[in-house]
Amino acid sequence: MLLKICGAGSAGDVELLGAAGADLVGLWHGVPGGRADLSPSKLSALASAARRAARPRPVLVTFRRDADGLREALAAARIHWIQLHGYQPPGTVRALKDGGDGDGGDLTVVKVVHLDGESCPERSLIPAYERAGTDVFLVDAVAADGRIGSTGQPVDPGAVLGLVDRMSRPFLLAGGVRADNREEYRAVLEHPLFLGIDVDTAARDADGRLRADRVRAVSRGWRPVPGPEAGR
Ligand SMILES: O=C(O)c1ccccc1N[C@@H]1O[C@H](COP(=O)(O)O)[C@@H](O)[C@H]1O
Repeated sequence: MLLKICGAGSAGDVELLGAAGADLVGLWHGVPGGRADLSPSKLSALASAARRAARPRPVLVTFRRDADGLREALAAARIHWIQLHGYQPPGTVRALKDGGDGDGGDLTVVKVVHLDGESCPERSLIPAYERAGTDVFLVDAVAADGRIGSTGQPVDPGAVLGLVDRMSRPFLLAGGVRADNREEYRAVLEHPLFLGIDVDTAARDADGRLRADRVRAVSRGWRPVPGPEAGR
């Protein structure tokens, strides 16, 4: 099971996340007004920090939809994963995967689909996102005021299952994932396409700083140590 933590703002954050067990780190770029939106040079610096440590692998997280600009940002920072967290159309996925120079096969595209209660605006587009080359879906919540990203708001497990049953690609679960709420999602975890979790709010303290103890708690909560029977 993969553990992704979103929103590193410094090389120290990246190192802390690697040491605490995160597999992937979200680096914000093209998130207007975001508290940790990174300039191109900062994005490159944090991606380098992640490469030096071998883990976590950097993921560019963005609301942007201009594939040319995004490809430039990815190439400059040497990042091979991108999370399209806004309402980008399937055409953005296709343009990224096709790539200007045919290197899209090297890029893992994560497309976020949003759950507003039971309803998902991208639901009917899932086959089109797959045809466009989406590698991984990410199911996240929409806040009551329409905000997306870092809502801290849990998604309904039944609504998640209803959505992922339409998919043939793996998916990550997000939206208010905490150290103590794995049991509520048991059926989601058991889905054959379940790939892992993506966390922001529960990894931070009251001042919004990423905290190693919180990341470790989420990791322990969602990746329990197998009992003596496991593997027999
Ligand atoms: O974390 C953010 O501020 C953010 C900004 C822009 C796009 C995505 C963002 N985070 C994503 O939010 C969800 C989880 O949030 P939470 O655990 O419910 O707070 C996750 O997919 C992050 O990648």
